Amino acid sequence: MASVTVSHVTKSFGNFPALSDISIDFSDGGLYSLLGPSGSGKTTLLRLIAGFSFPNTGEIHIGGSAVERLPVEKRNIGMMFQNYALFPNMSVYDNVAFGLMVRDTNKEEISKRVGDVLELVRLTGYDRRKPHELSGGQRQRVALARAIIFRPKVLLLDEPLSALDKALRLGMQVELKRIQREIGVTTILVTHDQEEALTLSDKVGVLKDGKLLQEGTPREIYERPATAFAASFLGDANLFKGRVVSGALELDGGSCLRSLDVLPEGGTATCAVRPEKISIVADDEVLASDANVMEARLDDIVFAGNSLNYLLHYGDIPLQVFAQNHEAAELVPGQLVKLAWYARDTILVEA
Ligand SMILES: Nc1ncnc2c1ncn2[C@@H]1O[C@H](COP(=O)(O)OP(=O)(O)OP(=O)(O)O)[C@@H](O)[C@H]1O
Repeated sequence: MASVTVSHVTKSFGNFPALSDISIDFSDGGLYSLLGPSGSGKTTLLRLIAGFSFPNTGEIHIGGSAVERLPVEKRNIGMMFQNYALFPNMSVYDNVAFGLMVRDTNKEEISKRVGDVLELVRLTGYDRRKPHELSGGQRQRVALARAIIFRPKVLLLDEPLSALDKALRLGMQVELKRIQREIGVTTILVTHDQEEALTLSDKVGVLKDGKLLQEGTPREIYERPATAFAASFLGDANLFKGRVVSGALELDGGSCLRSLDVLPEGGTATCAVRPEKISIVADDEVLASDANVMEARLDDIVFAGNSLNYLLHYGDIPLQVFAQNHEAAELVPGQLVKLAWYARDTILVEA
């Protein structure tokens, strides 16, 4: 186990800055997700940590030692990528043992370590099978066993579950978290799947255009997104842009929104409100004294199984409201509805 520290790292390809001045502490034994849209620099950062390429400037420390000029094989890192390739003609046992065999580890030691790691990934008894005799999730677990059999100090995972279908992916997320906790290895996960980042991580870093926009626990980023981008990328968000008048956000159309955040007086500001924080209320419903209230036009109701998603608009601002399925009100598209939410759920973000 070891912490990984990236300090002021930049990486350019020609004139193109793929990473600009990135500093992140990946704490010892934690699971940190790098989240961001395609091209934001996630894989580039992972490759620098692994040692597949070197930064232009900045430092990378693993367990306190500078590694940014060390080759891959000197860094003691386990890796699992989306296109993990198992050797198709080799058994599960040989696939997992391969790395130890080429390092001349003795047979008894190999047998013990393979047995232990197969037990950890719940594949005891599968050692004689070939990859084509396994399910997708089982193959993924063999790949994971192969990545951790060296007892690496750090585990790097690049979109490890994206090839799996949804049900399998959810199951593997739980497995991955359990295994990661059990061996306590510092893990860095690259994903563009926000749900995966929220469920799995101790900490999330949001990247965009090669810059680290925000980092924090999943809850911190979800509840307190710093930017409109982070609010929309991690979860769904309603964004209100308006003028700040007497501490409230005045929208085109007349509604005034209150927030517990200090809005910049006299200027414009943008606030985000999560769709599940908004309720559709009856005209005579008694509301908190600082509630925000607005009338919006209902465009559509989308049935999503356990929830109902109301699509609305206020002026030209598109809005979403998520409600539990049992709360279904008798509403029809085209009608005006009254929305209400707490001032505390109106979060000031950078536009
Ligand atoms: N070897 C390279 N040569 C030139 N440009 C590169 C190279 N590798 C990456 N890039 C560019 O750097 C940027 C960041 O790429 P990177 O693969 O890190 O993004 P990413 O966030 O992992 O994206 P994705 O989610 O699509 O994998 C992209 O614009 C990409 O085109």
